[in-house]
Amino acid sequence: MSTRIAFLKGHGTENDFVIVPDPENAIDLPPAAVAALCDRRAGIGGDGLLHVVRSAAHPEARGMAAEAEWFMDYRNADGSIAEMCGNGVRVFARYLQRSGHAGEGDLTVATRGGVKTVHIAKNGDITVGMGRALLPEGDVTVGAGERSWPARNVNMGNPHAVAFVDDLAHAGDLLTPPPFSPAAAYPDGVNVEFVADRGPRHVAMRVHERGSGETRSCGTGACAVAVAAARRDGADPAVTGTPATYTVDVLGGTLVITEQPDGRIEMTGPAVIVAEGEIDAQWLESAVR
Ligand SMILES: N[C@@H](CCC[C@H](N)C(=O)O)C(=O)O
Repeated sequence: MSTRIAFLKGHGTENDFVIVPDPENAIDLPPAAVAALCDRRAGIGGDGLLHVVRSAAHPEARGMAAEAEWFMDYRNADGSIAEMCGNGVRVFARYLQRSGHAGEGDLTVATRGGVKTVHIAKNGDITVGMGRALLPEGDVTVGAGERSWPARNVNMGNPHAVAFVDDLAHAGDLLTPPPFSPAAAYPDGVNVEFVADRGPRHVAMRVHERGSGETRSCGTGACAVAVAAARRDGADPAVTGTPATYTVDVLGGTLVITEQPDGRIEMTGPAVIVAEGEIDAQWLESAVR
């Protein structure tokens, strides 16, 4: 392996990522290496890592290679694997644009949650076709401190529990994963969103992400929140026959989410590359040992 590994750093509404371009899938990135890179003191720092691989070169993405040239091999900050990352896929597309692999307009990106369509607009914002939400039946409860709330179970490829609260401060410091029940609702853990109203079809959220802790934004979480809010508000597009658009404020900015009557969800927001550099491969090896 070369002694230096290229990386970039980027964010979408301040959900930040270490980006590791590796077209031929030649770099070994075990969970401990990802956790070391995402460490904010001893590493580069990030809520997650975007491993940029050609679909044809990755065993999990080969079947999508005819539809999407590039695979977003997404990892959480603790090194765990997740099915999908909504902010990550916008930042991934921005990287492809910056590196000349994509231009303005439409492209497709393979993810563990399937192939996503992405539109890079002239104004700089990026829109992602996030697919459809699944709404598993059953009551779910989430807690924080002394309080607990009923939550909506929404699956955006990855699992979410959405709780409407009077005040976002009631979620507390979110230093540990919010407890939830029943345990069987989320056998692989869950991302928990706490949501407060800001106006008509306008909400604000905080999130505790599985594998990353509290982050300043979560794209799949914002989609889950918009879906849950539309059901709560009697604005389910499948019932009304009209699209429902929600503005979702996150700690790091704003995302706009539209759900169509056929269930397709689109998310629009910014994506920024802030730096690029080289990782010392020897350091990375020693961090893994
Ligand atoms: N921040 C992401 C979601 C990342 C994955 C999540 N932590 C999980 O484990 O499901 C987003 O923007 O969607």
